[in-house]
Amino acid sequence: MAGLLAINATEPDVPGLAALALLLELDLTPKPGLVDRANNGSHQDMDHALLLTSITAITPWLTVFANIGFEHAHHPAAEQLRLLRPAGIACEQAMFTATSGVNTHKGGIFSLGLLCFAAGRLQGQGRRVSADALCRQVSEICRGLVARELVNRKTCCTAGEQQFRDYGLTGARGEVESGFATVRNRVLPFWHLEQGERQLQHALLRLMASNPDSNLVSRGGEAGLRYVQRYAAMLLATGWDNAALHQMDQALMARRLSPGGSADLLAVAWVLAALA
Ligand SMILES: CC(C)(COP(=O)(O)OP(=O)(O)OC[C@H]1O[C@@H](n2cnc3c(N)ncnc32)[C@H](O[C@H]2O[C@H](COP(=O)(O)OP(=O)(O)OP(=O)(O)O)[C@@H](O)[C@H]2O)[C@@H]1O)[C@@H](O)C(=O)NCCC(=O)NCCS
Ligand SMILES: Nc1ncnc2[nH]cnc12
Repeated sequence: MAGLLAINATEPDVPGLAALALLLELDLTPKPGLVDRANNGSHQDMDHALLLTSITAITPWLTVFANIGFEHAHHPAAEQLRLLRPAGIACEQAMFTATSGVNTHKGGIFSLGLLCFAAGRLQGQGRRVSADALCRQVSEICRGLVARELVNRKTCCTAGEQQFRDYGLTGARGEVESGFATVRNRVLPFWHLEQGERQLQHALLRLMASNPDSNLVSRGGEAGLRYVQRYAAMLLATGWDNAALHQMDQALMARRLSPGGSADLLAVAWVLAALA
């Protein structure tokens, strides 16, 4: 399967960009509530080494997702998620095996996996792989996902499913069905206002200020989500530096709040910014 994706030097290597984005997100420091080079954030069950192990396990699958998209490029978009899901679940299993059962990147696999799949699909259709084209493709592939998987659901076991029922929040599913609208509208237009680590920290603050992160809700309820959104918005309004981010890190750790969904979308934002 690995040889399927024609090595087209003019087309970007989205799986490679996605793997790099996961590493850059992990190493960004300080990163309020999240695992970074300095501490484990609000997590008892994961650290820098475990997340690195998780990224190593996930990385080969990113190319698999792109190859599946390439192989089925001429099948209707509505059929694609069904084709992709088994590989996505297999990748989740590889992550859980590598982490001894800790959920490190379930959301990251979902969002970045769809981006890689969409890149392969565009390449198979002979179309240019741009940030806009990728987001439109992901939205097309995921059309109806929220209605199919969250509305009128009888059983509900995951955080995302619970929160749709309790608060109407659509989580990762809503974000991909919108074609990463939070990233496109709240982050990318401001990407070049900062450089280096500040560019990623600025993007993360913008995500935390607006992303309805299901991890924050599952850990701290709607009050927890609002607390982080308001705190991030205040820093964006008044200005921030590493000392302010370190203080926010301490505040989130004291409340056991972790914006894991925003960490995933930060990696998505970096990939899309690299292609814009
Ligand atoms: C489609 C699914 C992936 C949906 O799963 P679920 O029903 O659980 O839905 P969500 O809760 O909405 O999202 C799951 C993860 O996505 C991240 N996330 C949360 N909010 C958003 C958002 N608004 N936009 C985008 N992404 C979002 C988040 O993942 C990150 O956090 C996790 C680590 O944090 P932690 O708090 O430690 O999480 P837990 O361990 O669960 O809590 P504790 O026990 O520690 O307290 C980590 O996953 C990060 O990535 C959400 O957790 C799924 O149902 C599915 O179908 N999967 C199959 C795969 C597939 O279909 N793939 C296709 C493409 S390859
Ligand atoms: N750096 C990080 N810390 C905690 N959870 C995460 N999920 C994705 N990246 C993460």
